Amino acid sequence: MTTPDPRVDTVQDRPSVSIGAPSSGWGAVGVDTPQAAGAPVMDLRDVSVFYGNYEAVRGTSMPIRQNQITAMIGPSGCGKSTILRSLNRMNDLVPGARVAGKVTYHGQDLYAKDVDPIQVRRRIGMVFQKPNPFPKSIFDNVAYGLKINGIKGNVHDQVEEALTGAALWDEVKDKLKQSGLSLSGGQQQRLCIARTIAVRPDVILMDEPCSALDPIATGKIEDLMHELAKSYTIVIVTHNMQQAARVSHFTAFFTAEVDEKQVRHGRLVEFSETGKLFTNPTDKRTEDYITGRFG
Ligand SMILES: Nc1ncnc2c1ncn2[C@@H]1O[C@H](COP(=O)(O)OP(=O)(O)OP(=O)(O)O)[C@@H](O)[C@H]1O
Repeated sequence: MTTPDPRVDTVQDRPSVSIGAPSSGWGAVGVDTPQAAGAPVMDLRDVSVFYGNYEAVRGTSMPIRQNQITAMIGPSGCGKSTILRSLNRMNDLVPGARVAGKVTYHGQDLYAKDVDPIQVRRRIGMVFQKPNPFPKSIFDNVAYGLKINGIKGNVHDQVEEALTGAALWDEVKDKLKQSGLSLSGGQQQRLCIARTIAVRPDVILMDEPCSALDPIATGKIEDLMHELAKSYTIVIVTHNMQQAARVSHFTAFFTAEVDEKQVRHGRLVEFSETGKLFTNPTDKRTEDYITGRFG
């Protein structure tokens, strides 16, 4: 991609709802600091992730750029989800998991002792593979996050704004009291996206968000991702190479390599602009994967 992408905008487009961020400490990081689109929001330096003694992913270095969609692709078990979870400290919740190397967010060490993982997960939200609405009303699914995060303001307006931002408002505005579980799979996933954006994250991590959806629902989420990238930075793990090619600006290709002790470790093979990675990859392993010769 050599010409500016019209989809890419700056954080000036960020919705204006106040999130009541603390004036100091982790919660204040980067919130009111508009940067040029494409500047790195996060950076991984030589990141390895262990489950107990097993080094699942080894030595990953890559930037996550502002208002860009970064896709992570590669064969099963190469560590895409593991790296994704290291970006908002979700691995902290896995017993025995440990992250080595450095993950920075707006230049700050995400794993520093004084960093609150709860604040991290508010700034860096996550959407999971399987839509997981709470067994609550559509309205409460979105309002709940506002409440537990102590976000002030008109709850109804903020719920409407989040549902509109997730391209769901028109479909649910007349049934806000119905259970979130009564929606279709694609609507449930958009409800989960609404729930995520309601608390004004900076970065949204998506772990195969369309794998449980049909092609029409998938198309809607992909369109939505383009819209969301105007206001948020997005990282998506996908098994679907066409999806990575369609939605992302940058792509990271991972594979699993077997070491001298016959142990498999995930490795980042190539990171580049999506257009380049899919048309002119630098590494033979990337070329073999995207042309279907392995994986
Ligand atoms: N909680 C865990 N405990 C132990 N090992 C784990 C855990 N989660 C993942 N692993 C291992 O880490 C490696 C990377 O797994 P991960 O799920 O990150 O890969 P992936 O590329 O996302 O795979 P897939 O595309 O199949 O979802 C695998 O060998 C997996 O078995």
